[in-house]
Amino acid sequence: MCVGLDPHASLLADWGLDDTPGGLERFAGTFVEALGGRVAVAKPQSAFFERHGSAGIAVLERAVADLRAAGCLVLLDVKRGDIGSTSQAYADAYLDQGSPLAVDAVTASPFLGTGSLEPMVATARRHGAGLLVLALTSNPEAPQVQAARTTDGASVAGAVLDWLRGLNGDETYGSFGAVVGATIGETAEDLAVGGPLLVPGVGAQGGTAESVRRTFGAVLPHVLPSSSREVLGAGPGVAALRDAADRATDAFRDLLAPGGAQ
Ligand SMILES: O=C(O)c1cc(=O)[nH]c(=O)n1[C@@H]1O[C@H](COP(=O)(O)O)[C@@H](O)[C@H]1O
Repeated sequence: MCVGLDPHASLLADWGLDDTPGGLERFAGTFVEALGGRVAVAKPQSAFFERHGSAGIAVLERAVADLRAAGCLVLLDVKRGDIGSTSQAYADAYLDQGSPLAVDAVTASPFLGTGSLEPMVATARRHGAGLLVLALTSNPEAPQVQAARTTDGASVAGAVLDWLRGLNGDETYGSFGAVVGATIGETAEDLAVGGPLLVPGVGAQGGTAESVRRTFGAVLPHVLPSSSREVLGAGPGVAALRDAADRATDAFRDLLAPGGAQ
C-alpha cells in the first residue's frame, strides 16, 4: 500500500492545526510517527508543501528524510516534465541521491513527449531510483489527451505504456512504472509494462479493491494502490491513522497476494 501525505488546508483544520508552516510540520511529523516504516511507500504531494513557500519545502525535506530513515520508500508526487535540458535539472533535484530533496522515485508527466523524460530515466538508472509516469490518470478530464491518437494510430496512453515497456526490457519489476487511476474502469490498453503500476484514486475518489480488480486483471501483482484523504481523514490520532492505513491495506491484501488475481 502507498499512503499519500497530502496536507490539504481542510485537513490541517480538521486536525486542529493552523494553515501555516508550523501546522504543516506537526501534520508531517504525525504522519511519520504513525506510518513511517508501516506502509511500503509514502507519497508526499509536493504542491501542499510548495503552497507554504520555502518554509514548506523545508518541512518536506525533513519529512522525506524521516520517512526514508523509518524504512519507507518515498515517492514524491511532483508530476514533473519539461524540455530535455530542464528535465535534467528536475532529475538532479529529486533523483540524484546527493540532492537535499533526494527521493526513491517521482511522478513524471510525459506530455511533452516521452523522449523529453530521458534525462530523468538516465539519472534514475545511475542512482537506483524510479519513475512513475502518467498514463491513464484518475481525473475525469484525462481522456481528452490520453485517449487521443498519435500519428501511428496508438493512443497517447498506449504510446506512454509502450515506451515504459521498452525501458524495463526483460525485467519483471523494473524501475519505470505507469500511473493508472483506480477509477478508470475497463481499458483496452496493455498495462503490462514490466514495472510498478501506481494506482491512486482509492478511497476519496471512489476507487475500491473491486474496481481495481476489474481494471487490472492479469497485472494485479504489479499494482501499488494509493490512498491519501481516506487515510488522513482518520487523524490526528496516531493509533487511528495506523488503523485506517491497516484497513486500506487489508482491503487489497487478498487481491494482491500471489494467486489473488484469479
Ligand atoms: O500521480 C498521482 O499520484 C495521481 C495521479 C492520478 O491519476 N490521480 C491522482 O489523484 N493522483 C494523486 O493522488 C492523490 C490522490 O489523493 P486522494 O484522492 O486524497 O486519495 C493526490 O495527491 C493526487 O495528486
